[in-house]
Amino acid sequence: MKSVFIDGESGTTGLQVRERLAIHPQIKVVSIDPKLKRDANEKRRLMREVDVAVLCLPDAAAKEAAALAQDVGCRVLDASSAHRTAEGWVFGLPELSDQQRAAIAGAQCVANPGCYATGAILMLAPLVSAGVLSGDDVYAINAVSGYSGGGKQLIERYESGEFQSPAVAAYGLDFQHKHVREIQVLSGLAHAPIFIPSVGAYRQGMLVSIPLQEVSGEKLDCLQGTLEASYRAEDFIKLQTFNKIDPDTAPFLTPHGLDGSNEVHIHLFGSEDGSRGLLVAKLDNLGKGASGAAVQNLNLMLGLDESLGVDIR
Ligand SMILES: NC(=O)C1=CN([C@@H]2O[C@H](COP(=O)(O)OP(=O)(O)OC[C@H]3O[C@@H](n4cnc5c(N)ncnc54)[C@H](OP(=O)(O)O)[C@@H]3O)[C@@H](O)[C@H]2O)C=CC1
Ligand SMILES: CC(=O)N[C@@H](CCC(=O)OP(=O)(O)O)C(=O)O
Repeated sequence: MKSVFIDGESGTTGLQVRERLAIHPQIKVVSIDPKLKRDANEKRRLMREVDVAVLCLPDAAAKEAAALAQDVGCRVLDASSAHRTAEGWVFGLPELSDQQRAAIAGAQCVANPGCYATGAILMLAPLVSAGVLSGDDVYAINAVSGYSGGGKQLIERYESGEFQSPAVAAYGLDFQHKHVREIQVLSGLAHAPIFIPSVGAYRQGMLVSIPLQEVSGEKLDCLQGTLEASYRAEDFIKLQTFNKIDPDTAPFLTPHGLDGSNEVHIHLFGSEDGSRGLLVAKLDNLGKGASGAAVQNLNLMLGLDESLGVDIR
């Protein structure tokens, strides 16, 4: 039996990691006394005991906790955005390549990807790497997430009834959203994408969309074929039929339907005249966007079956 300490286990991501590990047959959770949850010495003591420390903390606290773990030689999986492009850390997206999966398995420090970034990178990285999309273009990325993506504070704002919450609201309008860097670096882009996220008045689920221009029939075949080849052997990445929307929701493509799942559904759409195209990824921001991915990475780090406990549907 392997053991992990979840620093931040009562937060939104921490709770969901705990929920997944509760059904995990080979990992047990070692909990901190809630009264000592900010005590560095107690954290250090637990980190000495366990196989991996999972950080489900705000960035500043995650940096401090990662330093504690490194002090005592404990392996770390950080769900925050503090270390995603930092030297010495491995980006926790195994579907990027066989080398990435092996690097995660052997790493001392793994950074779990951002939720929006997961969708964007899974679409862009294989297409740019294969030369089907240019790494020199400036891509626009639009996205909508359920409010749980903003953690306890945003959940409280939407659910307390104290505020009148808009049905949907765009943000990141300074072009500085914290996922831009990881999307650029991991997708192999020369330029930062124009990333405009938005938050909707629903709890969970997201869509990440990337418009494309000049996609003739041949190019569309190439896009779909490359994605198909990249993810054919992946359990959690499901390439959808070209130009197809789920009949239950058509003509709408909604962010719903994957709550609790670790899957990402990738869609490709193209206009008949070949002038316009669209890539869309649908995922659960709390699933493959956070806690599902965290448990998948933990499994890899601990040499366990990658799919154990990742899905709580
Ligand atoms: N929600 C999501 O969809 C996603 C979140 N993430 C990332 O995961 C991390 C956690 O996010 P999320 O769960 O949403 O945030 P929450 O605000 O829901 O939870 C954070 C938790 O950390 C605790 N905490 C804060 N500082 C410390 C500290 N110094 N020591 C111990 N515990 C501390 C908080 O305690 P208290 O309750 O007392 O405030 C809280 O329980 C963040 O970095 C976030 O960016 C990543 C992907 C998606
Ligand atoms: C709706 C909402 O607020 N979403 C969060 C992203 C959630 C996520 O992936 O966070 P990390 O990068 O911290 O892992 C945001 O835009 O900041």
